[in-house]
Amino acid sequence: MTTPLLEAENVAYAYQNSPPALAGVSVRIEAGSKTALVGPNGAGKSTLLLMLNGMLRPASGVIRFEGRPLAYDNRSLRDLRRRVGFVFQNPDVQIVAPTVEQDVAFGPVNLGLPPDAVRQAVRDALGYVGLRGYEKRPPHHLSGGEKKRVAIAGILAMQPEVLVFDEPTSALDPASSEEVMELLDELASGGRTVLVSTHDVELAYRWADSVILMERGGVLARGAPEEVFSDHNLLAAARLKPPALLDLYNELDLRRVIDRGVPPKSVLEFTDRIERAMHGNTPARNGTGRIYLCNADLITGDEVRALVEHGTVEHVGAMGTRAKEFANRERILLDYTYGVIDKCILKALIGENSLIITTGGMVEHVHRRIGEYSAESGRTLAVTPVGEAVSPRPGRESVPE
Ligand SMILES: Nc1ncnc2c1ncn2[C@@H]1O[C@H](COP(=O)(O)OP(=O)(O)OP(=O)(O)O)[C@@H](O)[C@H]1O
Repeated sequence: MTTPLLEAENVAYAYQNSPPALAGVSVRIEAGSKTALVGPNGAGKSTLLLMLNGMLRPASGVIRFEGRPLAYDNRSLRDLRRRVGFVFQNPDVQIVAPTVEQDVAFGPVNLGLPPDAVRQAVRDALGYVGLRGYEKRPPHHLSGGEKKRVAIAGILAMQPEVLVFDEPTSALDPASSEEVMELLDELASGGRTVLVSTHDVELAYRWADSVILMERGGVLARGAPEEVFSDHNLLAAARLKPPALLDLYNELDLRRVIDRGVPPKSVLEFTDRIERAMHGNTPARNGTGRIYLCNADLITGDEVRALVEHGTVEHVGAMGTRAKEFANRERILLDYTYGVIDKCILKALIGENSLIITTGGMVEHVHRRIGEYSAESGRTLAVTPVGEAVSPRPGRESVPE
């Protein structure tokens, strides 16, 4: 067995004058994984997360990082917390400075980075979370979602390898939650290890590649989300409900309406499976709608508005913080801010046109993902580049027009 990046072995802990918060918990977090600690209120998720970056010390048992037990002297803890960043549930706990810029600079300054490097780290981190232009604003006057992003930027500015989020979407409205989840996806696809705690099974099912189910200070189960969340007894023991998509899929499978296979993670996968069950492998629809694609760095707001106003596109989605910033600045109303590619494919399948606005490497990602979908599903979907330089680089797999 390979050494996990982070590990808790038989860890126990009780707060003062309280019953045990953790009782013999063992978990392994693999490098590069997207792990969700799932459990009801009071299960011990936050306590475990606080242990994984050394903020709490187990009463018994051991926490290891890269195979070595944590040391709790100041220097070792500082080093650990730089490498394992922690975003608190409540951003007010984390935000300490009078302006956004100073707050995000706090970590890099404490790490002793020279002023130029601090400025660059702050700029990069604010760009990543889509808060450029907010530098001089007092964080305590921002909305909940913006504060959350300031807190995330403060951690990103220290460039940690592992990101730990305690309830990343709590107290956020659906749109802000989706933005934060997209940010977590971006961070994970950039190679970071991301660990979140949540009692939102829908979020965990859709997002995580590994789930640890907790209840009353113990681990009830761990594994792939589709396995853990298919066990109704386990979920009932944890006072949770199964994700709606998986529940529906399992019921259709029990009634033999669809063939058992890998459970679908998205509405697109699910509807494709149902369609296949009804019509066999020849798809009933061939994707007559178009997916237009533009690079926010290379297109003007007027060009995008023209596509919408002339009725060329009926739906607009933005992927990534820079694209969303562009849409915000240009007052372009977004229909989709999360799961954008899937939603545009769904629209293309019913003959409607959409536009995806994105930037940088994500342009190629869109081409690749739609190319893969076309190959897997046997449907021909067209991606139409608009604006400049949005075609895949020569030599890359292209999408049939
Ligand atoms: N500072 C504290 N002092 C005393 N008891 C605490 C403290 N923090 C947590 N606890 C207790 O420890 C247990 C585990 O709490 P913890 O916050 O780790 O659970 P959780 O799964 O993160 O819950 P939630 O989803 O509500 O955040 C609970 O019984 C809680 O009451």
